[in-house]
Amino acid sequence: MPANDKTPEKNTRNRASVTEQEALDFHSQGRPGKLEITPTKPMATQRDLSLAYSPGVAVPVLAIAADPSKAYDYTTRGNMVAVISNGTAILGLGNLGALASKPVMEGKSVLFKRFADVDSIDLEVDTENVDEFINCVRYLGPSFGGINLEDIKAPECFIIESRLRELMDIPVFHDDQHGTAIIAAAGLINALELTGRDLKTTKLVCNGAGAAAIACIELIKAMGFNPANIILCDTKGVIYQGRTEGMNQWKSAHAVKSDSRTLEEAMKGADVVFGLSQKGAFTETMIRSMADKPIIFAMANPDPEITPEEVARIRDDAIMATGRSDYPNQVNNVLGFPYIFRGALDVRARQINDAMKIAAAQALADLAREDVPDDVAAAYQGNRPRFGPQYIIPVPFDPRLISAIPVAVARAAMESGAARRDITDLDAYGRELSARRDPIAATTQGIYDRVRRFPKRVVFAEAEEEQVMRAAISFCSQGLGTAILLGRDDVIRETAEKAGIDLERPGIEIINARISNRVDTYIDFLYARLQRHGLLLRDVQRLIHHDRNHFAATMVAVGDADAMVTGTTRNYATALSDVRRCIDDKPGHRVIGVSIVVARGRTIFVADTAVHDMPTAEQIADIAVEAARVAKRMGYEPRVALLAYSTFGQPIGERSERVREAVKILDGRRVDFEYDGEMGADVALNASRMEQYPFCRLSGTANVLVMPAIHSASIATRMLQEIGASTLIGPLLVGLDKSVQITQMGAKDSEIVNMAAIAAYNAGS
Ligand SMILES: NC(=O)C1=CN([C@@H]2O[C@H](COP(=O)(O)OP(=O)(O)OC[C@H]3O[C@@H](n4cnc5c(N)ncnc54)[C@H](OP(=O)(O)O)[C@@H]3O)[C@@H](O)[C@H]2O)C=CC1
Ligand SMILES: CC(=O)C(=O)O
Ligand SMILES: [Mg+2]
Repeated sequence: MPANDKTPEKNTRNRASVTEQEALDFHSQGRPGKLEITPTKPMATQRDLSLAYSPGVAVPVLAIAADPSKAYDYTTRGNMVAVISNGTAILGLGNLGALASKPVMEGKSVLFKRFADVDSIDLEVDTENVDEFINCVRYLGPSFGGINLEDIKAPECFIIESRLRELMDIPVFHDDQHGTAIIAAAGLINALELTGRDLKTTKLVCNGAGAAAIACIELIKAMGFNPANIILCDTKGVIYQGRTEGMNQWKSAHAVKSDSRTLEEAMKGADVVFGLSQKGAFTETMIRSMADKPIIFAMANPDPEITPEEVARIRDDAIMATGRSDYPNQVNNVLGFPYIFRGALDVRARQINDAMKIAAAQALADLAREDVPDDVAAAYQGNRPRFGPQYIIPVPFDPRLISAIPVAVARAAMESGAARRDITDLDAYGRELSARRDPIAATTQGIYDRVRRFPKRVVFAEAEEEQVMRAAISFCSQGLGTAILLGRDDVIRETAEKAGIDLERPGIEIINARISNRVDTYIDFLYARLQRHGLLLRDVQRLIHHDRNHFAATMVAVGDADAMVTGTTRNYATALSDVRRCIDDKPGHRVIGVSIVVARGRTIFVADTAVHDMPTAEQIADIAVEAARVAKRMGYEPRVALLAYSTFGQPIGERSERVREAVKILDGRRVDFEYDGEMGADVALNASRMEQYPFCRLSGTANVLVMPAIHSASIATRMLQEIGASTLIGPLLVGLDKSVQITQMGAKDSEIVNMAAIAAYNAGS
């Protein structure tokens, strides 16, 4: 469990810590756990039921009975993987049992979906008996296209995997072995290149002789590493030829002639060390004794054998990697398993063989050497990494992984005879894969990472509310900056105490508007703005003293804070009008709200969802320009549809006329994005409906929808959210001269912290 950090890590870029409470809340909030199952077919009518179930379902049953390969056409099998564990080696936490492993297995299932659109279910098998475990799994073959074994300890895992591979005709892949080996090999290939070492002469020590370690050693030997140059250690020290204590056949296979008996002795002069053992297993003395430019992969989870900060204190010539996402160079099997299975499933592979593993490792290594293009840079902490000691391997959020690795795996499967189906056009396959994964994940990650690099002072205007306080704490503990809590000191502290929230931490400031020494400055500023807009000095004094939105927005306006977040206790329109009294529109921009709808792998920007009630044609054109800018900044090539209830003139009506007029206005402005309209939402979002209008200028379905009026925008987005069909982010407020975000009333702490991160991001670097 990550530490309940009260002190932010100072030495490491990109360091995000989570508290134990945050981790528990994340798992318990809403529907407990991280997964749910939803149908892919409509179940609305009697006819649907007749097709999905009896009598219709009998038809595919008979088709599959006659030809088993039809299961891939008529069932979920071809895209479904089981993540199976007995909990005997949960991360580096040890044998904590099947039930305790469930959060990790659910996590792996979610990652399959998130990164590679592979459907997955976790299965926890409550036995440590090898035969019982094998018997349980072997009969599950018809349900799945592949089996991902996870967190099963050595040596049982070796027997389990090899027997299941013989018994089943689908890929059986123990991720801790091969997933880890593939990623470690990829990182090693690049680290050797950077330090000018040759595979054949490099000396490597591997601490840990379990599932992950043995597989890593086997893979790098298969790639040409000299077996005599590898020393394996376990809890009893060096595994040398002739050792008898704590041995098994898998360790024996890698025993070498060596005079070293301890890890400390073995590491003297070593070029590379792999840690696949336990937290804290490497000491400073060991690291100091390694060769020049040592390569240190401390891969134990959740805490490495030694931290990058500890290594940096001792020497500055090391290439350092860990299994964690909050340090550079994450060597973790998450980079592999989703994509390896994607490729294997798409060719209906019988197994994942060595050729497929090596192809995956090479593809991963190659990717880190390529230049990072613009649309990928967002995934990289807001900067553009260059192949080097701090970047030997892509990050899991790199959107290129989805096309690079499965293609390499599928090609190797076909060439090595493991595929049951050929993909003839691998380029087209790569393009299709890119469309399968959505860049919003990389984008939101990019927003957080960038803010961590350039932390901001964000004022939380409604800080007396418990959920706002929680969001502020999370903002700080994620390293996003300083959270200014605006409110009455005594009320904030009392509420915090009742809710068990600890406000005594770096990065939290409480400001009470009534006693702030900046009050006069704010009053002067606001009075100068509003005196010719009907407000007397005493009105402005009242606003600054009693209204937190005015106080907070003025703080941001005069530069005492970088950004603000509000909206939890007041409706959007009121909060927005408070803010606009204090902050101007950005010159050349129009203030609008853009909501981001993420559903079924698609991301759609919808505008204006916050400001213009019934926009004129000119305003609709402006909204299109502003919304396209937002989409571009988030890494999308905008395809803007101006929506109406009619499509290209049918049926005619006054409201549609305004939208048609807006299209003409855009024609006159020569904008640099694709747009067209007026059209219905069905035409905008459905390729075959769009084909009926061959003259439509959009090159594909729209990803930016400009609504004809706020009511349609608001109704559509909220309906989608409430029905549960999508995730809704926003509305993001854009077009103001300073950075402000307004949440929905009653927003949860996670939503508020997201908005605060976006506000901080928009405040710039
Ligand atoms: N970054 C990544 O992607 C991955 C990291 N890992 C990490 O690797 C570690 C091992 O996992 P896994 O192989 O699945 O587990 P196993 O239970 O199969 O193996 C654990 C091995 O570590 C050895 N070991 C434990 N503590 C020490 C120590 N202090 N010094 C030397 N050796 C030690 C054990 O020795 P003995 O044989 O004597 O008991 C055993 O050989 C975990 O921390 C896990 O989180 C695992 C998979 C992926
Ligand atoms: C990453 C992983 O699978 C592990 O640490 O066990
Ligand atoms: Mg694991």
